[in-house]
Amino acid sequence: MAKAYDHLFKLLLIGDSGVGKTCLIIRFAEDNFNNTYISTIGIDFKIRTVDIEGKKIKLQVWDTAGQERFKTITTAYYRGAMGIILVYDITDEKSFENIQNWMKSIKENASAGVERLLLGNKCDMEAKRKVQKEQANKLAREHGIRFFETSAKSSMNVDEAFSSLARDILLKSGGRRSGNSNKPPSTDLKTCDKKTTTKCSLG
Ligand SMILES: Nc1nc2c(ncn2[C@@H]2O[C@H](COP(=O)(O)OP(=O)(O)OP(=O)(O)O)[C@@H](O)[C@H]2O)c(=O)[nH]1
Repeated sequence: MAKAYDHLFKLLLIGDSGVGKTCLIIRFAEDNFNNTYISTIGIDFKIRTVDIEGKKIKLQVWDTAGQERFKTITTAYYRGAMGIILVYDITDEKSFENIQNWMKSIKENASAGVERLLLGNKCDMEAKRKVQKEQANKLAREHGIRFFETSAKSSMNVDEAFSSLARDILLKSGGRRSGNSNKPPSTDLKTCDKKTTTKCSLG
């Protein structure tokens, strides 16, 4: 039987407890949202296949528990991820400050060359905003990664964020494809870590 997809990309969401990681995944995979908060225990995943650059990309999106007590379990999953999404809550300054620690955790536990993406979630709660967009833009620039403000509640930028990460992984691994792509490398590929070469295993 023919494969239902061209590539399988494993993505991982990390960030403080309560920032909305589970909700972002549910919005992306099932187009649903629930206000009830049930903290993730350990790790879980959902799947959605998207079309990017004419390729069917199956995204296996892993959800990690933000609570410190699950750290040993969750960091064990970093290594298999081709893309890691760092999430903070725009209404919670501490969750933004902690992004530096999550970055450190990626450095210590993930594969070299993993694609990263920064998300400021709950942007529907403008009245309670504590983290300015410019602060996050600056942080993202410092790390050479892309940044989006999202809302799992309103669905703002959710598809765009996941697709953008998938596209970056696809482009970065372009050299390992069949070679029939006539697309030049994107000039705004800010997510490439210049020091490392990617080791994505596709399919
Ligand atoms: N207003 C608003 N609320 C949100 C949004 N995303 C999530 N929430 C709420 O924030 C709470 C926490 O969401 P979760 O997705 O469970 O958070 P989490 O990051 O997975 O938390 P852990 O599993 O503990 O790591 C829930 O009450 C959600 O309804 C959003 O975009 N806007």
